Amino acid sequence: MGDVASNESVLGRAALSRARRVVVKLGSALLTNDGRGLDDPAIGGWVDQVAALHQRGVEVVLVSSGAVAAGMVRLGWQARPSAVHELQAAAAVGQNGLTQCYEQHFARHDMLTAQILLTHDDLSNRKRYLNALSALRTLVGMRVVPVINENDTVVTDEIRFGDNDTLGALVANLLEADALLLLTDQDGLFDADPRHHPEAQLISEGRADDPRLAAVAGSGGALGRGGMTTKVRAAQLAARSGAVTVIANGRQPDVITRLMAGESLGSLLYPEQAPIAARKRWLAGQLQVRGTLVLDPGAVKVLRDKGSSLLAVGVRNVQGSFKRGDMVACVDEKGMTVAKGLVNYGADEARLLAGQPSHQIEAILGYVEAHELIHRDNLVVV
Ligand SMILES: Nc1ncnc2c1ncn2[C@@H]1O[C@H](COP(=O)(O)OP(=O)(O)O)[C@@H](O)[C@H]1O
Ligand SMILES: N[C@@H](CCC(=O)OP(=O)(O)O)C(=O)O
Repeated sequence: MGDVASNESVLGRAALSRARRVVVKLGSALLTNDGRGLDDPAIGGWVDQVAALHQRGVEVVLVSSGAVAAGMVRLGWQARPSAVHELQAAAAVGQNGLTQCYEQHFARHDMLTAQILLTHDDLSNRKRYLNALSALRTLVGMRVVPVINENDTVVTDEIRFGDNDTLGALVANLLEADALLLLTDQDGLFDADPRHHPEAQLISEGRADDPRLAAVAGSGGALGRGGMTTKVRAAQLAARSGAVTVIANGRQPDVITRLMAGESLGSLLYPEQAPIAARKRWLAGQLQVRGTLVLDPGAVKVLRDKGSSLLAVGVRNVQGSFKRGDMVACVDEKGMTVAKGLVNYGADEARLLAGQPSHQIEAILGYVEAHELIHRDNLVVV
């Protein structure tokens, strides 16, 4: 379905072999040994592959489901409960087992993991978005593997629908990952649900926003429930920031390694636009501008010529009232817009910091949220 056309070289399988940052999502249907609890040896196998990628310098962030299913086994429950509070209880019990399991396997490779529990709301709230971003960036920079799941204790919709695919895509947007791998219990997206239609054909490639893909995607099985509907939607979300998505069978031997070598497995859903253009458009379209930073000529030059982060020292004047995480415009002294970006400090703090070197931030504010006023990854030069 769909043709790969001219996007193939930039956004197709070859993009995976060049990827530097990848989000790997392991679904409930895959992780839990048909409902018999966490499949520990299989998790060990995925961890080995992630460790090998890590060794090659690829940054990997895991999004792992399985808390509810693992908790059900620990609590001796035979069937997935339908009451939300019981699902939440099972998730809370199971999340411990999940964390332990990853920690033990990564420890075999002398690698540290970090548990991060997020909700979709965390990623749409500007301040918490930036907080999550800086924590994740710091972890990845320290070569720690974040293992993310939904914070099931405080959500109801997500746990009812069993959808970590969306979370995987939002994390791919957040980190501007090159690829999102959705590993599940089927070989990929078929033209009909293969559980009910054994003759269904695998769709090996398509454009993420092709409406025909959404039309063939159905819901999931008893454990994970988002099915292919949420996976195709996740691919569309991931495409906003230029990431390619692959839906593949986690049970295939060495699946992560082979996908990352560019092998044609599963269903590849690629974005319409090349990554850089897609990311800039995504960031630029994010929000209304809430304030203005007037830059000195030196800052204008480094932003334009080098794509550097904006430091407080290059800011002459701060206008408007904005909060940390809001979008602000950066203008030159004639008022021409130079860039737009997500600001790390609110307007009051930014006024205190304007013109000051970064090493003074702690002395001025009593804390350091970030060394730059706007990080270059959150800045679009216009
Ligand atoms: N067109 C389709 N192609 C493949 N699988 C489909 C399709 N439509 C529905 N499904 C179902 O989606 C399930 C995978 O989704 P889900 O159970 O939510 O997995 P996970 O827990 O890995 O997210 C498959 O087992 C399959 O029954
Ligand atoms: N967050 C929950 C449910 C998430 C879930 O099952 O999602 P999915 O793997 O996309 O079907 C858990 O860890 O069990």
